[in-house]
Amino acid sequence: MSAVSDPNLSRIGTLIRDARKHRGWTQAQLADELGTSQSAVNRIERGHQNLTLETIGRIGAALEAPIMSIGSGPTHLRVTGPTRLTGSIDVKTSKNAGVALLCASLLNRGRTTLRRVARIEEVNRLLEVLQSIGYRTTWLNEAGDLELVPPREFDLSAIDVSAARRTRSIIMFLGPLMHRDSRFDLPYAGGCDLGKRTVEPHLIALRPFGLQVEATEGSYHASVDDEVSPRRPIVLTERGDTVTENALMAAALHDGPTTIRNASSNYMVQDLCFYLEKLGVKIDGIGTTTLEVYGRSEIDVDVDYSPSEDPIEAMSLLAAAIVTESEITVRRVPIEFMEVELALLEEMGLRYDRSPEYVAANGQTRLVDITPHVSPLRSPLDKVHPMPFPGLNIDNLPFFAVIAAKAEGQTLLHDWVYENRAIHLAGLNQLGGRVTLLDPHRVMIEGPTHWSGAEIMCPPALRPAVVILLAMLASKGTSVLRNVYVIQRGYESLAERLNELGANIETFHDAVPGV
Ligand SMILES: CC(=O)N[C@H]1[C@@H](OP(=O)(O)OP(=O)(O)OC[C@H]2O[C@@H](n3ccc(=O)[nH]c3=O)[C@H](O)[C@@H]2O)O[C@H](CO)[C@@H](O)[C@@H]1O
Ligand SMILES: C=C(OP(=O)(O)O)C(=O)O
Repeated sequence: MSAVSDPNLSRIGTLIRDARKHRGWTQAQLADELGTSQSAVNRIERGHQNLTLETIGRIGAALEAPIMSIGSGPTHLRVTGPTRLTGSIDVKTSKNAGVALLCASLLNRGRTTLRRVARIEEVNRLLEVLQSIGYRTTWLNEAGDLELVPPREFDLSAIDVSAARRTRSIIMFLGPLMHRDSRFDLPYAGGCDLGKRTVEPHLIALRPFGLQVEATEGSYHASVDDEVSPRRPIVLTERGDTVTENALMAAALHDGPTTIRNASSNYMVQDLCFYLEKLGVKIDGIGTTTLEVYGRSEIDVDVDYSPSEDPIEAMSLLAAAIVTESEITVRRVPIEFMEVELALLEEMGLRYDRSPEYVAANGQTRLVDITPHVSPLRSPLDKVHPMPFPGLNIDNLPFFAVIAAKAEGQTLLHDWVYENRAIHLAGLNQLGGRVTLLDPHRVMIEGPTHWSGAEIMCPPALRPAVVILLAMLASKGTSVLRNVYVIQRGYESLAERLNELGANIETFHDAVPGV
Protein backbone atom coordinates (compact mmCIF):
# COMPACT_ATOMS: atom_id res chain seq x y z
CA MET A 1 0.00 0.00 0.00
CA SER A 2 1.57 3.36 -0.95
CA ALA A 3 2.55 5.89 1.73
CA VAL A 4 1.20 9.44 1.46
CA SER A 5 3.92 12.01 0.63
CA ASP A 6 5.18 14.29 3.40
CA PRO A 7 3.68 17.68 2.44
CA ASN A 8 0.19 16.21 2.70
CA LEU A 9 0.59 14.66 6.13
CA SER A 10 -0.21 17.72 8.22
CA ARG A 11 -3.23 18.44 6.02
CA ILE A 12 -4.55 14.90 6.47
CA GLY A 13 -3.76 15.09 10.20
CA THR A 14 -5.90 18.21 10.48
CA LEU A 15 -8.76 16.52 8.61
CA ILE A 16 -8.55 13.55 10.98
CA ARG A 17 -8.50 15.81 14.05
CA ASP A 18 -11.52 17.74 12.79
CA ALA A 19 -13.42 14.54 11.95
CA ARG A 20 -12.61 13.18 15.44
CA LYS A 21 -13.82 16.37 17.12
CA HIS A 22 -16.91 16.35 14.96
CA ARG A 23 -17.67 12.88 16.36
CA GLY A 24 -17.06 14.22 19.87
CA TRP A 25 -14.23 11.75 20.57
CA THR A 26 -11.00 12.23 22.50
CA GLN A 27 -7.70 11.08 21.01
CA ALA A 28 -7.77 8.20 23.50
CA GLN A 29 -11.19 7.05 22.26
CA LEU A 30 -10.01 7.06 18.66
CA ALA A 31 -6.85 5.21 19.70
CA ASP A 32 -8.98 2.53 21.43
CA GLU A 33 -11.10 2.14 18.35
CA LEU A 34 -7.98 1.71 16.18
CA GLY A 35 -6.15 -0.49 18.67
CA THR A 36 -3.29 1.96 18.97
CA SER A 37 -1.95 4.44 21.54
CA GLN A 38 -3.16 7.97 22.20
CA SER A 39 0.35 9.27 21.44
CA ALA A 40 0.19 7.64 17.99
CA VAL A 41 -3.11 9.44 17.29
CA ASN A 42 -1.52 12.65 18.50
CA ARG A 43 1.40 12.16 16.09
CA ILE A 44 -1.01 11.40 13.21
CA GLU A 45 -3.04 14.54 13.89
CA ARG A 46 0.09 16.69 13.99
CA GLY A 47 1.25 15.23 10.66
CA HIS A 48 4.27 13.56 12.22
CA GLN A 49 3.35 10.02 11.30
CA ASN A 50 3.63 8.34 7.90
CA LEU A 51 0.28 6.89 6.90
CA THR A 52 -0.64 4.20 4.44
CA LEU A 53 -3.87 4.50 2.50
CA GLU A 54 -5.06 1.46 4.42
CA THR A 55 -4.59 3.22 7.77
CA ILE A 56 -6.35 6.31 6.47
CA GLY A 57 -9.21 4.09 5.34
CA ARG A 58 -9.43 2.46 8.80
CA ILE A 59 -9.43 5.86 10.53
CA GLY A 60 -12.12 7.12 8.15
CA ALA A 61 -14.25 4.06 8.85
CA ALA A 62 -13.81 4.42 12.64
CA LEU A 63 -14.79 8.09 12.49
CA GLU A 64 -17.54 7.48 9.98
CA ALA A 65 -15.92 10.21 7.87
CA PRO A 66 -14.31 9.29 4.55
CA ILE A 67 -10.96 11.03 5.06
CA MET A 68 -9.62 10.35 1.56
CA SER A 69 -12.77 11.31 -0.29
CA ILE A 70 -13.02 14.41 1.82
CA GLY A 71 -11.76 16.61 -1.03
CA SER A 72 -14.54 15.45 -3.33
CA GLY A 73 -17.56 16.07 -1.09
CA PRO A 74 -18.47 19.55 0.07
CA THR A 75 -16.46 20.95 2.95
CA HIS A 76 -18.23 22.87 5.71
CA LEU A 77 -16.92 25.03 8.55
CA ARG A 78 -18.25 25.17 12.10
CA VAL A 79 -17.18 28.37 13.85
CA THR A 80 -17.48 28.93 17.58
CA GLY A 81 -17.26 32.56 18.62
CA PRO A 82 -16.73 35.22 19.57
CA THR A 83 -13.03 34.90 18.94
CA ARG A 84 -10.06 36.98 20.04
CA LEU A 85 -7.05 36.43 17.79
CA THR A 86 -3.41 36.75 18.89
CA GLY A 87 -0.01 36.35 17.29
CA SER A 88 1.15 37.00 13.77
CA ILE A 89 0.47 35.62 10.33
CA ASP A 90 2.24 35.82 6.98
CA VAL A 91 0.33 36.86 3.87
CA LYS A 92 0.68 34.24 1.14
CA THR A 93 1.44 34.95 -2.49
CA SER A 94 -1.49 36.06 -4.60
CA LYS A 95 -4.04 33.88 -6.37
CA ASN A 96 -4.23 36.31 -9.24
CA ALA A 97 -0.48 36.45 -9.95
CA GLY A 98 -0.35 32.67 -9.44
CA VAL A 99 -2.92 31.95 -12.13
CA ALA A 100 -1.46 34.53 -14.54
CA LEU A 101 1.99 32.99 -14.19
CA LEU A 102 0.69 29.46 -14.75
CA CYS A 103 -0.84 30.68 -17.99
CA ALA A 104 2.31 32.63 -18.91
CA SER A 105 4.40 29.47 -18.56
CA LEU A 106 2.70 28.42 -21.82
CA LEU A 107 4.87 31.02 -23.58
CA ASN A 108 8.06 29.31 -22.49
CA ARG A 109 9.52 26.13 -23.96
CA GLY A 110 11.88 25.97 -20.96
CA ARG A 111 11.19 25.02 -17.35
CA THR A 112 9.36 27.49 -15.10
CA THR A 113 9.89 27.33 -11.32
CA LEU A 114 7.53 29.47 -9.28
CA ARG A 115 8.31 30.03 -5.60
CA ARG A 116 5.86 29.91 -2.68
CA VAL A 117 2.75 29.54 -4.84
CA ALA A 118 -0.47 29.53 -2.81
CA ARG A 119 -1.88 25.99 -2.80
CA ILE A 120 -5.43 26.94 -3.64
CA GLU A 121 -8.13 25.27 -5.68
CA GLU A 122 -7.92 27.82 -8.50
CA VAL A 123 -4.26 26.87 -8.96
CA ASN A 124 -5.14 23.16 -8.69
CA ARG A 125 -7.69 23.47 -11.49
CA LEU A 126 -5.18 25.15 -13.79
CA LEU A 127 -2.56 22.53 -12.92
CA GLU A 128 -5.05 19.84 -13.88
CA VAL A 129 -5.55 21.57 -17.20
CA LEU A 130 -1.80 21.95 -17.80
CA GLN A 131 -1.21 18.28 -16.90
CA SER A 132 -3.96 17.19 -19.26
CA ILE A 133 -2.25 18.90 -22.21
CA GLY A 134 1.10 17.30 -21.45
CA TYR A 135 2.82 19.34 -18.70
CA ARG A 136 4.84 17.75 -15.91
CA THR A 137 3.96 19.75 -12.77
CA THR A 138 5.67 19.07 -9.43
CA TRP A 139 5.23 20.62 -6.01
CA LEU A 140 8.85 20.66 -4.85
CA ASN A 141 8.29 21.18 -1.14
CA GLU A 142 5.87 22.29 1.55
CA ALA A 143 6.75 25.96 0.93
CA GLY A 144 4.77 25.75 -2.32
CA ASP A 145 7.63 25.88 -4.83
CA LEU A 146 6.24 24.60 -8.08
CA GLU A 147 8.03 23.28 -11.15
CA LEU A 148 6.36 23.33 -14.57
CA VAL A 149 7.89 21.46 -17.50
CA PRO A 150 6.01 21.86 -20.78
CA PRO A 151 5.79 19.13 -23.40
CA ARG A 152 7.36 19.81 -26.81
CA GLU A 153 3.83 20.13 -28.25
CA PHE A 154 0.61 20.73 -26.32
CA ASP A 155 -2.12 18.12 -26.77
CA LEU A 156 -5.18 20.36 -26.63
CA SER A 157 -7.43 17.52 -27.71
CA ALA A 158 -6.82 15.92 -24.30
CA ILE A 159 -7.66 19.06 -22.30
CA ASP A 160 -9.41 18.42 -18.97
CA VAL A 161 -12.68 20.09 -19.86
CA SER A 162 -14.30 19.90 -16.43
CA ALA A 163 -11.26 21.49 -14.70
CA ALA A 164 -11.08 24.17 -17.40
CA ARG A 165 -14.76 25.05 -17.00
CA ARG A 166 -14.31 25.59 -13.25
CA THR A 167 -11.90 28.48 -13.68
CA ARG A 168 -12.37 31.75 -15.49
CA SER A 169 -8.58 32.17 -15.63
CA ILE A 170 -8.46 29.68 -18.52
CA ILE A 171 -9.29 32.69 -20.68
CA MET A 172 -5.63 33.66 -20.27
CA PHE A 173 -4.66 30.64 -22.38
CA LEU A 174 -5.79 32.62 -25.45
CA GLY A 175 -2.85 35.07 -25.48
CA PRO A 176 -0.09 32.43 -25.30
CA LEU A 177 -1.77 29.65 -27.31
CA MET A 178 -2.48 31.81 -30.33
CA HIS A 179 1.25 31.70 -31.07
CA ARG A 180 1.39 27.91 -30.99
CA ASP A 181 -1.63 26.84 -33.03
CA SER A 182 -3.48 28.46 -35.89
CA ARG A 183 -6.70 26.73 -34.80
CA PHE A 184 -7.67 25.55 -31.34
CA ASP A 185 -10.67 25.15 -29.05
CA LEU A 186 -10.90 26.15 -25.38
CA PRO A 187 -13.70 25.15 -23.00
CA TYR A 188 -15.74 28.10 -21.72
CA ALA A 189 -14.56 30.10 -18.70
CA GLY A 190 -16.12 29.67 -15.24
CA GLY A 191 -15.35 31.24 -11.85
CA CYS A 192 -17.42 32.97 -9.17
CA ASP A 193 -21.02 33.92 -9.80
CA LEU A 194 -20.57 37.68 -9.88
CA GLY A 195 -22.94 38.40 -12.72
CA LYS A 196 -22.10 38.65 -16.38
CA ARG A 197 -18.39 39.17 -17.02
CA THR A 198 -17.72 40.08 -20.57
CA VAL A 199 -15.00 38.41 -22.68
CA GLU A 200 -15.35 40.95 -25.46
CA PRO A 201 -12.47 43.18 -24.23
CA HIS A 202 -10.14 40.13 -24.45
CA LEU A 203 -11.17 39.48 -28.02
CA ILE A 204 -10.78 43.16 -28.96
CA ALA A 205 -7.29 43.19 -27.39
CA LEU A 206 -6.16 40.04 -29.23
CA ARG A 207 -7.70 40.81 -32.63
CA PRO A 208 -4.75 43.00 -33.75
CA PHE A 209 -2.54 39.88 -33.35
CA GLY A 210 -4.78 38.02 -35.80
CA LEU A 211 -6.97 36.11 -33.33
CA GLN A 212 -10.63 35.49 -34.16
CA VAL A 213 -12.86 33.66 -31.71
CA GLU A 214 -16.24 32.11 -32.31
CA ALA A 215 -18.18 31.09 -29.24
CA THR A 216 -20.51 28.10 -29.45
CA GLU A 217 -22.17 26.06 -26.72
CA GLY A 218 -19.45 25.55 -24.09
CA SER A 219 -16.35 26.34 -26.18
CA TYR A 220 -14.32 29.09 -27.79
CA HIS A 221 -13.16 28.20 -31.29
CA ALA A 222 -10.03 30.22 -32.00
CA SER A 223 -8.36 30.80 -35.34
CA VAL A 224 -5.26 32.86 -36.00
CA ASP A 225 -4.23 34.73 -39.12
CA ASP A 226 -0.40 34.82 -39.09
CA GLU A 227 -0.33 37.71 -41.54
CA VAL A 228 -2.01 40.06 -39.07
CA SER A 229 0.04 41.93 -36.47
CA PRO A 230 -0.49 45.15 -34.50
CA ARG A 231 0.18 48.24 -36.64
CA ARG A 232 -0.70 50.81 -34.00
CA PRO A 233 -1.06 50.91 -30.21
CA ILE A 234 -3.57 48.45 -28.78
CA VAL A 235 -6.12 50.39 -26.79
CA LEU A 236 -7.96 48.29 -24.25
CA THR A 237 -11.66 49.06 -24.02
CA GLU A 238 -11.61 48.21 -20.29
CA ARG A 239 -8.75 48.57 -17.84
CA GLY A 240 -9.14 44.96 -16.77
CA ASP A 241 -6.43 42.85 -15.15
CA THR A 242 -6.74 39.62 -17.13
CA VAL A 243 -7.37 41.54 -20.36
CA THR A 244 -4.09 43.37 -19.86
CA GLU A 245 -2.39 40.07 -19.08
CA ASN A 246 -3.74 38.45 -22.24
CA ALA A 247 -2.51 41.38 -24.34
CA LEU A 248 0.90 41.24 -22.62
CA MET A 249 1.24 37.52 -23.29
CA ALA A 250 0.27 37.94 -26.92
CA ALA A 251 2.82 40.75 -27.24
CA ALA A 252 5.55 38.73 -25.48
CA LEU A 253 5.73 36.19 -28.35
CA HIS A 254 5.17 38.78 -31.05
CA ASP A 255 8.51 39.51 -32.67
CA GLY A 256 8.62 43.30 -32.42
CA PRO A 257 7.36 46.14 -30.26
CA THR A 258 3.74 46.45 -29.10
CA THR A 259 2.20 49.36 -27.22
CA ILE A 260 -0.71 48.62 -24.88
CA ARG A 261 -2.72 51.60 -23.66
CA ASN A 262 -5.32 51.75 -20.88
CA ALA A 263 -3.44 48.85 -19.33
CA SER A 264 -4.12 47.78 -15.76
CA SER A 265 -1.14 48.49 -13.50
CA ASN A 266 -2.47 46.25 -10.76
CA TYR A 267 -0.34 43.86 -8.66
CA MET A 268 -0.83 40.69 -10.75
CA VAL A 269 -0.04 42.56 -13.97
CA GLN A 270 3.19 43.84 -12.42
CA ASP A 271 4.15 40.31 -11.31
CA LEU A 272 3.49 39.05 -14.84
CA CYS A 273 5.67 41.84 -16.29
CA PHE A 274 8.56 40.96 -13.95
CA TYR A 275 8.24 37.30 -14.96
CA LEU A 276 8.19 38.17 -18.67
CA GLU A 277 11.29 40.29 -18.20
CA LYS A 278 13.03 37.22 -16.79
CA LEU A 279 12.05 35.44 -20.01
CA GLY A 280 13.93 38.12 -21.95
CA VAL A 281 10.91 40.24 -22.92
CA LYS A 282 11.69 43.91 -22.38
CA ILE A 283 8.81 45.97 -21.00
CA ASP A 284 8.76 49.74 -20.46
CA GLY A 285 6.14 51.44 -18.33
CA ILE A 286 5.58 48.71 -15.70
CA GLY A 287 3.27 50.15 -13.05
CA THR A 288 1.70 52.61 -15.52
CA THR A 289 -1.22 52.44 -17.93
CA THR A 290 0.98 52.40 -21.07
CA LEU A 291 3.13 49.34 -21.60
CA GLU A 292 5.72 49.05 -24.37
CA VAL A 293 6.51 45.40 -24.94
CA TYR A 294 9.46 44.18 -26.99
CA GLY A 295 8.49 40.58 -27.74
CA ARG A 296 10.56 37.64 -29.00
CA SER A 297 9.66 35.06 -31.62
CA GLU A 298 10.82 32.19 -29.43
CA ILE A 299 11.17 31.86 -25.64
CA ASP A 300 13.11 28.91 -24.28
CA VAL A 301 14.46 29.81 -20.84
CA ASP A 302 14.72 27.89 -17.55
CA VAL A 303 13.27 30.54 -15.30
CA ASP A 304 12.81 30.94 -11.55
CA TYR A 305 10.32 33.53 -10.28
CA SER A 306 8.77 34.45 -6.92
CA PRO A 307 5.33 36.06 -7.19
CA SER A 308 4.49 38.67 -4.61
CA GLU A 309 2.13 38.69 -1.66
CA ASP A 310 -1.64 38.97 -2.02
CA PRO A 311 -3.10 42.39 -1.11
CA ILE A 312 -6.55 40.81 -0.92
CA GLU A 313 -5.46 38.21 1.58
CA ALA A 314 -3.71 41.02 3.50
CA MET A 315 -6.99 42.96 3.58
CA SER A 316 -8.88 39.82 4.64
CA LEU A 317 -6.54 39.29 7.58
CA LEU A 318 -6.68 42.94 8.64
CA ALA A 319 -10.47 42.73 8.48
CA ALA A 320 -10.31 39.57 10.64
CA ALA A 321 -8.36 41.52 13.27
CA ILE A 322 -10.70 44.52 13.16
CA VAL A 323 -13.90 42.49 13.29
CA THR A 324 -12.73 40.35 16.21
CA GLU A 325 -11.17 43.33 18.04
CA SER A 326 -7.79 41.65 18.00
CA GLU A 327 -4.25 42.95 17.76
CA ILE A 328 -2.53 40.51 15.44
CA THR A 329 0.43 41.34 13.26
CA VAL A 330 -0.18 40.79 9.57
CA ARG A 331 3.25 40.27 8.04
CA ARG A 332 4.33 40.71 4.41
CA VAL A 333 1.60 43.19 3.41
CA PRO A 334 2.25 44.54 -0.14
CA ILE A 335 1.82 48.11 0.98
CA GLU A 336 1.68 49.88 -2.38
CA PHE A 337 -1.48 47.88 -3.17
CA MET A 338 -3.09 48.62 0.20
CA GLU A 339 -2.47 52.33 0.63
CA VAL A 340 -5.95 53.60 -0.22
CA GLU A 341 -7.56 50.89 1.93
CA LEU A 342 -5.37 51.90 4.89
CA ALA A 343 -6.01 55.61 4.35
CA LEU A 344 -9.75 54.96 4.44
CA LEU A 345 -9.46 52.78 7.54
CA GLU A 346 -7.52 55.59 9.24
CA GLU A 347 -10.35 57.99 8.38
CA MET A 348 -12.72 55.52 10.02
CA GLY A 349 -10.63 55.73 13.18
CA LEU A 350 -8.30 52.74 12.89
CA ARG A 351 -4.91 53.11 14.54
CA TYR A 352 -2.16 50.72 13.60
CA ASP A 353 1.60 50.18 13.74
CA ARG A 354 3.54 49.72 10.57
CA SER A 355 7.06 48.33 10.24
CA PRO A 356 9.72 49.80 7.96
CA GLU A 357 9.40 48.62 4.37
CA TYR A 358 11.26 45.59 3.04
CA VAL A 359 11.35 44.01 -0.40
CA ALA A 360 9.41 40.93 -1.53
CA ALA A 361 11.20 37.93 -3.01
CA ASN A 362 10.45 39.21 -6.53
CA GLY A 363 12.94 42.01 -5.71
CA GLN A 364 10.33 44.65 -6.56
CA THR A 365 7.22 44.79 -4.39
CA ARG A 366 7.45 46.75 -1.12
CA LEU A 367 6.19 44.93 1.97
CA VAL A 368 5.43 45.97 5.57
CA ASP A 369 4.10 44.33 8.72
CA ILE A 370 0.92 45.88 10.08
CA THR A 371 -0.46 45.59 13.60
CA PRO A 372 -3.91 47.16 13.95
CA HIS A 373 -4.95 48.40 17.40
CA VAL A 374 -8.44 47.94 18.76
CA SER A 375 -9.99 51.30 17.84
CA PRO A 376 -13.49 52.78 17.95
CA LEU A 377 -14.62 53.07 14.32
CA ARG A 378 -17.03 55.51 12.67
CA SER A 379 -18.56 55.27 9.22
CA PRO A 380 -16.82 57.26 6.48
CA LEU A 381 -18.53 60.47 5.34
CA ASP A 382 -18.53 59.49 1.68
CA LYS A 383 -19.47 56.31 -0.12
CA VAL A 384 -16.80 53.64 -0.43
CA HIS A 385 -16.15 52.65 -4.02
CA PRO A 386 -13.41 50.78 -5.86
CA MET A 387 -11.31 52.00 -8.77
CA PRO A 388 -8.65 50.35 -10.94
CA PHE A 389 -5.22 50.50 -9.27
CA PRO A 390 -4.10 52.79 -7.64
CA GLY A 391 -7.66 53.09 -6.33
CA LEU A 392 -9.26 50.97 -3.65
CA ASN A 393 -9.03 47.41 -4.95
CA ILE A 394 -12.26 46.02 -6.34
CA ASP A 395 -11.74 42.73 -4.51
CA ASN A 396 -11.12 44.53 -1.21
CA LEU A 397 -14.44 46.39 -1.28
CA PRO A 398 -16.49 43.54 0.28
CA PHE A 399 -14.28 43.60 3.39
CA PHE A 400 -15.48 47.12 4.08
CA ALA A 401 -18.95 45.65 4.57
CA VAL A 402 -17.96 43.71 7.65
CA ILE A 403 -15.73 46.55 8.89
CA ALA A 404 -18.52 49.10 8.36
CA ALA A 405 -20.85 46.84 10.32
CA LYS A 406 -18.53 47.40 13.30
CA ALA A 407 -18.43 51.17 12.87
CA GLU A 408 -20.83 53.69 14.37
CA GLY A 409 -23.18 55.07 11.68
CA GLN A 410 -24.21 54.31 8.13
CA THR A 411 -21.80 53.36 5.34
CA LEU A 412 -22.66 53.21 1.66
CA LEU A 413 -20.71 50.73 -0.46
CA HIS A 414 -20.92 51.16 -4.21
CA ASP A 415 -19.69 48.17 -6.25
CA TRP A 416 -20.08 49.56 -9.77
CA VAL A 417 -17.95 46.75 -11.15
CA TYR A 418 -19.84 43.55 -10.49
CA GLU A 419 -23.52 43.05 -11.11
CA ASN A 420 -23.96 40.43 -8.42
CA ARG A 421 -21.28 40.71 -5.79
CA ALA A 422 -22.84 43.31 -3.47
CA ILE A 423 -26.02 41.22 -3.31
CA HIS A 424 -24.19 38.44 -1.50
CA LEU A 425 -23.23 40.82 1.33
CA ALA A 426 -26.85 40.70 2.48
CA GLY A 427 -25.91 37.26 3.93
CA LEU A 428 -24.47 39.24 6.85
CA ASN A 429 -28.04 39.91 7.97
CA GLN A 430 -28.42 36.28 9.00
CA LEU A 431 -25.73 36.92 11.60
CA GLY A 432 -27.40 40.06 12.93
CA GLY A 433 -26.02 42.58 10.44
CA ARG A 434 -28.09 45.50 9.18
CA VAL A 435 -27.32 45.52 5.46
CA THR A 436 -29.83 47.05 3.07
CA LEU A 437 -29.56 46.43 -0.62
CA LEU A 438 -30.42 49.75 -2.29
CA ASP A 439 -29.95 48.28 -5.78
CA PRO A 440 -27.74 45.47 -7.16
CA HIS A 441 -24.66 47.70 -6.91
CA ARG A 442 -25.18 49.62 -3.68
CA VAL A 443 -25.55 48.46 -0.10
CA MET A 444 -26.11 50.55 3.01
CA ILE A 445 -24.61 49.15 6.18
CA GLU A 446 -25.58 50.28 9.62
CA GLY A 447 -23.33 49.68 12.61
CA PRO A 448 -22.36 48.76 15.20
CA THR A 449 -23.49 45.14 15.05
CA HIS A 450 -24.00 42.48 17.68
CA TRP A 451 -23.18 39.37 15.74
CA SER A 452 -24.84 36.09 16.63
CA GLY A 453 -24.17 32.66 15.15
CA ALA A 454 -26.23 31.12 12.35
CA GLU A 455 -26.04 28.40 9.73
CA ILE A 456 -25.46 29.83 6.26
CA MET A 457 -24.90 28.39 2.80
CA CYS A 458 -21.71 29.86 1.35
CA PRO A 459 -22.54 32.47 -1.30
CA PRO A 460 -21.11 31.56 -4.73
CA ALA A 461 -18.59 34.40 -4.57
CA LEU A 462 -15.17 34.26 -2.97
CA ARG A 463 -14.89 37.58 -1.13
CA PRO A 464 -18.46 37.79 0.22
CA ALA A 465 -17.99 34.20 1.46
CA VAL A 466 -14.88 35.20 3.41
CA VAL A 467 -16.65 38.29 4.73
CA ILE A 468 -19.35 36.04 6.17
CA LEU A 469 -16.73 33.74 7.68
CA LEU A 470 -15.08 36.75 9.37
CA ALA A 471 -18.42 37.90 10.81
CA MET A 472 -18.87 34.35 12.14
CA LEU A 473 -15.57 34.68 14.02
CA ALA A 474 -17.07 37.68 15.82
CA SER A 475 -20.48 36.03 16.32
CA LYS A 476 -21.63 34.76 19.67
CA GLY A 477 -22.30 31.03 19.64
CA THR A 478 -21.95 28.48 16.90
CA SER A 479 -22.16 29.21 13.18
CA VAL A 480 -21.95 26.86 10.26
CA LEU A 481 -20.78 27.90 6.80
CA ARG A 482 -21.74 25.22 4.31
CA ASN A 483 -19.85 24.27 1.18
CA VAL A 484 -16.77 26.48 1.24
CA TYR A 485 -15.12 25.41 -2.07
CA VAL A 486 -15.40 28.99 -3.18
CA ILE A 487 -13.15 30.08 -0.29
CA GLN A 488 -10.65 27.29 -0.98
CA ARG A 489 -10.55 28.56 -4.56
CA GLY A 490 -8.66 31.64 -3.36
CA TYR A 491 -7.21 31.03 0.13
CA GLU A 492 -4.80 28.35 1.29
CA SER A 493 -5.82 26.65 4.55
CA LEU A 494 -7.60 29.78 5.77
CA ALA A 495 -9.48 28.03 8.59
CA GLU A 496 -6.34 26.27 9.83
CA ARG A 497 -4.31 29.47 9.73
CA LEU A 498 -6.98 31.43 11.62
CA ASN A 499 -7.06 28.59 14.16
CA GLU A 500 -3.33 29.07 14.69
CA LEU A 501 -4.21 32.64 15.75
CA GLY A 502 -6.79 31.32 18.24
CA ALA A 503 -9.96 30.98 16.16
CA ASN A 504 -12.18 27.99 16.74
CA ILE A 505 -13.08 26.70 13.28
CA GLU A 506 -13.76 23.06 12.69
CA THR A 507 -13.74 21.60 9.18
CA PHE A 508 -16.26 18.83 8.63
CA HIS A 509 -18.02 16.88 5.92
CA ASP A 510 -21.40 15.29 5.65
CA ALA A 511 -21.23 11.68 6.72
CA VAL A 512 -21.55 9.59 3.57
CA PRO A 513 -23.99 6.66 4.15
CA GLY A 514 -22.36 3.29 3.82
CA VAL A 515 -18.76 4.47 4.43
C1 LIG B 1 -7.68 36.19 -12.07
C2 LIG B 1 -7.81 37.66 -11.81
O1 LIG B 1 -6.85 38.39 -11.91
N1 LIG B 1 -9.01 38.09 -11.42
C3 LIG B 1 -9.23 39.48 -11.13
C4 LIG B 1 -9.48 40.22 -12.41
O2 LIG B 1 -10.50 39.51 -13.11
P1 LIG B 1 -10.78 39.92 -14.63
O3 LIG B 1 -9.63 40.67 -15.20
O4 LIG B 1 -11.19 38.66 -15.32
O5 LIG B 1 -11.99 40.87 -14.46
P2 LIG B 1 -13.09 41.25 -15.55
O6 LIG B 1 -12.42 41.52 -16.86
O7 LIG B 1 -14.16 40.22 -15.51
O8 LIG B 1 -13.57 42.62 -14.92
C5 LIG B 1 -14.41 42.58 -13.81
C6 LIG B 1 -15.63 43.43 -14.09
O9 LIG B 1 -15.23 44.77 -14.14
C7 LIG B 1 -15.72 45.38 -15.31
N2 LIG B 1 -14.74 46.41 -15.68
C8 LIG B 1 -13.40 46.15 -15.53
C9 LIG B 1 -12.48 47.14 -15.87
C10 LIG B 1 -12.94 48.36 -16.37
O10 LIG B 1 -12.16 49.26 -16.72
N3 LIG B 1 -14.27 48.56 -16.52
C11 LIG B 1 -15.18 47.60 -16.18
O11 LIG B 1 -16.39 47.80 -16.32
C12 LIG B 1 -15.83 44.24 -16.32
O12 LIG B 1 -16.76 44.49 -17.32
C13 LIG B 1 -16.28 43.10 -15.43
O13 LIG B 1 -17.68 43.10 -15.26
O14 LIG B 1 -9.89 41.55 -12.17
C14 LIG B 1 -11.07 41.70 -11.37
C15 LIG B 1 -11.32 43.19 -11.24
O15 LIG B 1 -10.18 43.83 -10.71
C16 LIG B 1 -10.85 41.05 -10.02
O16 LIG B 1 -12.05 41.11 -9.28
C17 LIG B 1 -10.43 39.59 -10.18
O17 LIG B 1 -10.01 39.08 -8.93
C1 LIG C 1 -13.42 37.79 -8.45
C2 LIG C 1 -12.31 37.22 -8.07
O1 LIG C 1 -11.53 36.39 -8.81
P1 LIG C 1 -11.76 35.62 -10.19
O2 LIG C 1 -11.38 36.54 -11.28
O3 LIG C 1 -10.79 34.48 -10.03
O4 LIG C 1 -13.22 35.20 -10.20
C3 LIG C 1 -11.70 37.48 -6.74
O5 LIG C 1 -10.52 37.13 -6.56
O6 LIG C 1 -12.39 38.00 -5.86
